[in-house]
Amino acid sequence: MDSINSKFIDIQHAEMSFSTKKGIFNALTNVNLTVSKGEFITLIGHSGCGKSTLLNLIAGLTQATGGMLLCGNREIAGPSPERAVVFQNHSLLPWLTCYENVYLAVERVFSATESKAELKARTRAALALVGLSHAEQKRPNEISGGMKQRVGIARALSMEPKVLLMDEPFGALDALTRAHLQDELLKIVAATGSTVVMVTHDVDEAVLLSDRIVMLTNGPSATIGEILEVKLARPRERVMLAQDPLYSQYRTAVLEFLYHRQSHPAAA
Ligand SMILES: Nc1ncnc2c1ncn2[C@@H]1O[C@H](COP(=O)(O)OP(=O)(O)OP(=O)(O)O)[C@@H](O)[C@H]1O
Repeated sequence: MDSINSKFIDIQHAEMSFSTKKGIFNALTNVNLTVSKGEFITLIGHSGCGKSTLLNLIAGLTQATGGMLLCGNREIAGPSPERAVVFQNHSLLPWLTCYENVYLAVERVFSATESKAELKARTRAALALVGLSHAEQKRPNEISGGMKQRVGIARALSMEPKVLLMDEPFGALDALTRAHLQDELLKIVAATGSTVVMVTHDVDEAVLLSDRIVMLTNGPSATIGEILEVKLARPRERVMLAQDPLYSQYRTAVLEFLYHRQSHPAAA
């Protein structure tokens, strides 16, 4: 793999401090991470360690106070449809239908170069990818939480982002819906070859989805404590994996990091 693709996202010595009433709060320090094109990375760590802060830096929603962040060899200077974000709370516009919510994003990215018919086709294709063609004309208050998240994912994917950034996208969902969406995400990512960076609290979710699990130390001044490479073959199937000793080993390694080496700040 050439160096642009193997360092598709390239984070070097990233620092993030916030000015607070009590003074400067250093959230992240010396974060170094490269992500290859097509790789699925999860960020895991205790609450408040800095996972969202790091994701927001990659999204360009906030600017690092030190170090360098590149995507595709270009400095990340602000938000861009190249790096689409899916948040925990779907963030759909309630007065628009599912179709219109996705169309808005498609229009923003492709209207300068494509016809209306092409924009419509893109919108339909994105909704079909997440299995929501039947709900195109529904408004967010008429569909379930899992469906709303799927619209959020469709909206992000419809922009053909180079990177899909997800901040606990399934965190607010019940366990079964969550499992179903994880399976769907695995299929979508296999079909689209997307590069994904996802924040999660869920160890099983991290092992199931990731090529590498990036474990953050507790804050303040959090950094990457360890990176675990997950060498489970794809496609992955949750019921088979549950009996796979390698799966249990990975799971134990993450739990060991979180509960022995980085015990929760409140428990320390
Ligand atoms: N805008 C801000 N101003 C001041 N402090 C902030 C700001 N944003 C985040 N922080 C602090 O930075 C630290 C990291 O926050 P962050 O939201 O990134 O953690 P997290 O790991 O995503 O947490 P959780 O898992 O609970 O969502 C926390 O101590 C938080 O209070």
